[in-house]
Amino acid sequence: MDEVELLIIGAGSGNSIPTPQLSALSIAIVDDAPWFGGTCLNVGCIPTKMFVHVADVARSARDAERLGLRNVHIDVDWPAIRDRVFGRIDAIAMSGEEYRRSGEPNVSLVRESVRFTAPREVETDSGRRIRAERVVIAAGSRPRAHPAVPPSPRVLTSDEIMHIDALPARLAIVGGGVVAVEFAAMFEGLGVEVVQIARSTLLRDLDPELQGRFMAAAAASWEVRSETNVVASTETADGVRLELSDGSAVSAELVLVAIGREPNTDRLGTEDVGFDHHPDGRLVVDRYQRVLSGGEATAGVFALGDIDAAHQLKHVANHEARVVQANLLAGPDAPEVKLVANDLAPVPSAVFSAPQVAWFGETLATAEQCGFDAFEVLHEYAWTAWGWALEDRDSCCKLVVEALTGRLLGAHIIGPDAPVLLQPLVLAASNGMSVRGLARSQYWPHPAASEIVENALLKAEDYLLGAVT
Ligand SMILES: Cc1cc2nc3c(=O)[nH]c(=O)nc-3n(C[C@H](O)[C@H](O)[C@H](O)COP(=O)(O)OP(=O)(O)OC[C@H]3O[C@@H](n4cnc5c(N)ncnc54)[C@H](O)[C@@H]3O)c2cc1C
Ligand SMILES: NC(=O)c1ccc[n+]([C@@H]2O[C@H](COP(=O)([O-])OP(=O)(O)OC[C@H]3O[C@@H](n4cnc5c(N)ncnc54)[C@H](O)[C@@H]3O)[C@@H](O)[C@H]2O)c1
Repeated sequence: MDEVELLIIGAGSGNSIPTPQLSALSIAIVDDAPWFGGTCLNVGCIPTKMFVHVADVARSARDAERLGLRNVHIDVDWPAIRDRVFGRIDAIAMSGEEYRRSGEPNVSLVRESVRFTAPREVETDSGRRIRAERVVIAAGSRPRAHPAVPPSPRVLTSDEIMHIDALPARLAIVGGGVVAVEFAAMFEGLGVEVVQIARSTLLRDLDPELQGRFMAAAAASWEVRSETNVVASTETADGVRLELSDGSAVSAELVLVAIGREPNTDRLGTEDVGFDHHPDGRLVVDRYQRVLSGGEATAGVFALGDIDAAHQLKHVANHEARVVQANLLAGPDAPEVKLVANDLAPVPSAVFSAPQVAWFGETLATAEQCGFDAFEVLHEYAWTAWGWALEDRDSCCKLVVEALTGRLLGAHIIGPDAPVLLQPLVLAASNGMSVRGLARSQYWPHPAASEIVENALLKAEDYLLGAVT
């Protein structure tokens, strides 16, 4: 039995826990992925956005005629694009692994799968047992399998599709969520014919106005089969044929299945040792990120990231890692008053599709369902000078505001740079600021895109003053 003071399961966001501040502890990190550094670095946020940027550049070139640029021509060299992306990422992952293997005397790296045998004890696939004083469960999530579309060399998930040898002529994407729409835009931007199959609408949780605009934009760029699902799939000589529940069929050279991600709790056997779980399989944690067993904090066991979080987002995993690290530093016997609570709100989301979308908080409908007396204002990009420069017709910023206090309850942006434009609104909402005076209390560089947000805030203020209804 190996004994350590701290066991970290998962080297994604968990890998940020061992810093020099924890150098007095003996630490074991276990991870079983074929890559090092977790989902975000290797098969998630970072490579996808590197490809999305290339697709955006290609799309801009195709769109150039609209702005009076003639004869712009591009050739897509997929192997060069792919190798540039992974040339950068793989080097970072490999040096990160090397550092964890040999960089610090107090840290050891175990490259195996583990299962819990007791709340602070695990066994690896090869039978090695590790007992720890404290445990951090950061084992993330994995792509959900589709019952009617089994994996094959032509049916891939987000873990594999970025490594393909050649672009397919036609790609079918099953799913209507974030991964699906980001890959749809990415491959469409690179010239692939894309057909997306969604059992409801695309990005179904968006504000309805933005959702309508997103659906219209997507349908103008790639084929969208919504409100239908795959009921059977067959491999053909040159691809895959998908039978859909509406009676139609889709054929494609390659299929991407992107229908959500399952927390890895089943692979860890966390139910066997009595930890509490949400109905979707995530671990239940308290506000200090301590894992609960029978509703009570389990001594010395913390979780972070996709394995417990309601939002499967890297910025959420990073914040939870900071909370866990602070609570580890507080010491094994620290009383609750000495612990740091995870109480950051609201959580922003950003979708890097075409168009981009970013939002946080309530829509008008959900605000009213929560009992708020709320109103919304909308500002089109096209009403600002930057919107004229972009020749934009479809993008907007919407704010949902509490009438009594002027507090921002939600913000929803669709269009170029939506994630960046959202951030001043996240700042205001996170600090409970009223929209009253917010726009007028600072300069907004003219004619930058941020004027879209400034004008939305001015409109909300006018609404509060009764000048607009
Ligand atoms: C295609 C894609 C794009 C994304 N884009 C974004 C984005 O733009 N922005 C954003 O905020 N989020 C994005 N995400 C989500 C983001 O990647 C995740 O929320 C984040 O990486 C979760 O980090 P984590 O540390 O919880 O888990 P991970 O990084 O997945 O780390 C968990 C590790 O634990 C290991 N593990 C699991 N079980 C065991 C076991 N039994 N034994 C040993 N090791 C085990 C796994 O191998 C893995 O390496 C994206 C996700 C995907 C799939
Ligand atoms: N830009 C970003 O921040 C970003 C990018 C990619 C992924 N992510 C994170 O990764 C997570 C996973 O993304 P995702 O797109 O796989 O999941 P998702 O939860 O966003 O979407 C899942 C989609 O699959 C559909 N679906 C679920 N089960 C199905 C079934 N049996 N048959 C057909 N359709 C089914 C759902 O209706 C939904 O449209 C997201 O929750 C997101 O937080 C974030």
